[in-house]
Amino acid sequence: SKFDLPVPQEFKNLSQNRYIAYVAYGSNVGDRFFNILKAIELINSSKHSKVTRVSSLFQSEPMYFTDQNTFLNGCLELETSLSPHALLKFCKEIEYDELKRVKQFDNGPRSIDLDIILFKSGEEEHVLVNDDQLTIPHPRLHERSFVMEPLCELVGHAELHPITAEPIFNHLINLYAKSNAEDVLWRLIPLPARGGKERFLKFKSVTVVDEMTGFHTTKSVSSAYVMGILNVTPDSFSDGGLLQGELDSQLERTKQMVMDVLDKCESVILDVGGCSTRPNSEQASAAEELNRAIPLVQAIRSCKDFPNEKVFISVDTYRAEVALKAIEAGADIINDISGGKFDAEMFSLIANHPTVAYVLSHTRGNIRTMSSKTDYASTDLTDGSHEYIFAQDSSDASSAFIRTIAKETAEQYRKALDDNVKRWQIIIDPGIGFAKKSAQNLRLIKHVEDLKNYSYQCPKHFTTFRNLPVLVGPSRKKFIGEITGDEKPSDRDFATGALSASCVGFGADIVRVHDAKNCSKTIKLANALYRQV
Ligand SMILES: Nc1nc2ncc(COP(=O)(O)O)nc2c(=O)[nH]1
Ligand SMILES: Nc1nc2ncc(COP(=O)(O)O)nc2c(=O)[nH]1
Repeated sequence: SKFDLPVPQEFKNLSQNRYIAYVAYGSNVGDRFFNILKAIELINSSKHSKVTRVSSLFQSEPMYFTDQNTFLNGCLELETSLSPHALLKFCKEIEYDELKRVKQFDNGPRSIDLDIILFKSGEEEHVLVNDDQLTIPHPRLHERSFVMEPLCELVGHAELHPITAEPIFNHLINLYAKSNAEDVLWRLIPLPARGGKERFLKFKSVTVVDEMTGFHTTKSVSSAYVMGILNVTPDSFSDGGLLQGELDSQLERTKQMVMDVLDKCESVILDVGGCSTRPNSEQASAAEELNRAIPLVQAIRSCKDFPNEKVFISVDTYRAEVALKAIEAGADIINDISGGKFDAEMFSLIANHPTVAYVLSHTRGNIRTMSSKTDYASTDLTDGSHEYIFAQDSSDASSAFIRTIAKETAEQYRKALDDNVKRWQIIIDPGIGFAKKSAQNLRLIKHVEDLKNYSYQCPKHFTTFRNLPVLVGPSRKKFIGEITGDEKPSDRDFATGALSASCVGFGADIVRVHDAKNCSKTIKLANALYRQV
């Protein structure tokens, strides 16, 4: 392709060398998210560069020239054999030749902007450039939250700015401490466009910095979403599939749930499950699961009463084959209680659908054995690795229990990223009731926010949960009944309503409930109480 630029002379003998570049992207014209996906594809289709990692996706208010559309921003890590100037030329060709950027004026609207932020000739050596064409590191890096926030997800908290010799993450925290630079950022989870419209789940958090100690922690400030459970387990002794009558009544039930929740909240996530995942429950076959869940997903998707920008469909499955059929039927989210542990094909399937979201939950063992795997003794760190826990009260947050949950979830998350799942697809879930005893479930709920403030640095890579939304599923679970004395799960809805409000107070971004009608009220109340946006 015309992008296949000749390897510059000075790199001829180094062409086996791979250079690492960090490129910030921004788009606020046209189909913004499509432009970003296209830019990544064009880089990957070259012979000299490959995108190795991608940050979360952000929406940001325009800086400098404010009278323009909001931007989608993020950061790419790429490996290249190009010199900095050749990489700049390559980026310009993508912007202008491929994505038809029309530069009206400085800081003006653009279909895509690819800025080289950092350029390294190896793990440690930064390459500095300062001429009339190109300045590396980017001269305005330290004033741009929409660049530093995504960049820090890739380079880690310890990466020093090559000029100031200060960690870039510190520049970001200082920027937040002295400006509203974080207020302008939303974290986005992209979902499949429908009706030609971009669709996102949106989350906003703020980093609170303690002036005295410099300690900082991040907390959610945007409204939590309601996820209503639609467990589709047929009553009759059919072949495990839904009889037409049952499908009609399921659809009526869904319409009622959508109406109830949208009467209170901006949007609703429907979680369709064709196979119960309660510990020790009998597992339906994949065929039964498909026969139950897929017809309902299709019926919901083709129902005109449900506005696409307010009604999101999740399918609760740990099977890749069910997830694929669910996505083809119109699911926006795959909700996997096993965090990819039960089906080795799941991550690559999710990676093939970069606009489908994925709930990565913590669990241990399998449906039959998980209840016995509740010993969270301290996990020693392997040599050279380091954990960051920016917690409010670091006492219990840094306990072996919380750290072990975070670390085990981070290991699964790392595997997902290694299978090319994008960060922007991931929602994490601590797995309430999965390989946890009752008292542990209560502690877990209290430390939801600390999960988001957990990062794990080991010699080979850096993983952070910063900027990832957290989903919790406390509804009707046994630990509630043990406290309230309600033997029957369906008698636990009142307590679940109260607990859902507490989950929002402790930082949950999505709460998964059976009684969506009443919980949408308690969650709405909790949003008013605990969330500013
Ligand atoms: N929110 C937001 N605001 C912006 N303002 C100006 C520029 C111009 O950037 P340049 O100096 O690299 O051309 N880019 C953005 C952007 O990407 N996001
Ligand atoms: N993400 C997520 N999904 C889940 N699916 C099923 C159950 C089991 O509860 P149910 O069988 O009552 O739905 N719990 C969760 C949960 O806690 N989180």
